[in-house]
Amino acid sequence: MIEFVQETGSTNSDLLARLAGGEHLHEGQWLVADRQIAGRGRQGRDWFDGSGNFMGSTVVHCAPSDPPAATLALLAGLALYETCLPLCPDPSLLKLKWPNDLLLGRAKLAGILLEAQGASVVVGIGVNLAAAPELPDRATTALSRIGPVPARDHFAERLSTQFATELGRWRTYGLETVLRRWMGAALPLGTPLSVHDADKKSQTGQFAGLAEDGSLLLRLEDDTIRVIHAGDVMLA
Ligand SMILES: O=C(O)CCCC[C@@H]1SC[C@@H]2NC(=O)N[C@@H]21
Repeated sequence: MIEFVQETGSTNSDLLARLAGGEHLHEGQWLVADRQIAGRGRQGRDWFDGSGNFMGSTVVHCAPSDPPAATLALLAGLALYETCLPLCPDPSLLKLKWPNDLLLGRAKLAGILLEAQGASVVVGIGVNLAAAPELPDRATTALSRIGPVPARDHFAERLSTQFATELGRWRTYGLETVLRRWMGAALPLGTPLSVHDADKKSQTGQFAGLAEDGSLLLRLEDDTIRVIHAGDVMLA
């Protein structure tokens, strides 16, 4: 079920507030906004609310038997990738970048924000369907730059269906299958990356795949492999 609203602060904040207020949110329920006046991205950044873009959130209630909650970002990335694929004249341009981004070429097309409340995780997704912001520190793009602007409501239906499919696979087949499929949609191995951790320290290296738990593997200059559990990753 998708609930569409014209304007809100942030669809993630709304679902977190509903959970905090004791409301039971069903998995498969989505909140999608035309405008977000306080949309949030990762690392405390703002999220651009371009008219015609997709901005929506859903909830996953994690069970002890589920794979680690953080890997919902990889599952959401796959759902995004599969939904955007038919909209790209050149699908080879579409690539997942760890942990939460979908790129078109070298520019960011979509992002994912996970926010937990107890065992429930709100998964927020923003996709530049119609418009992309000009940002000083990273390249961004929109699907409208490579084809007709996708209809937001139809996109929302397709994404929610694909997300439900990926969630079922995550639970049924486990993380290994998700990781294998994610790697099939990811930037090529050896892609130069720079990683900024929570203390804003940065290190550069090459993309060397994913660890068993979904962490990033970064090959450093001396050929050692560093396991990155969290951070902001940019193309170097
Ligand atoms: O790449 C990122 O930094 C994550 C962006 C997540 C944006 C979406 S838009 C819908 C939901 N509501 C928010 O406030 N943020 C997420």
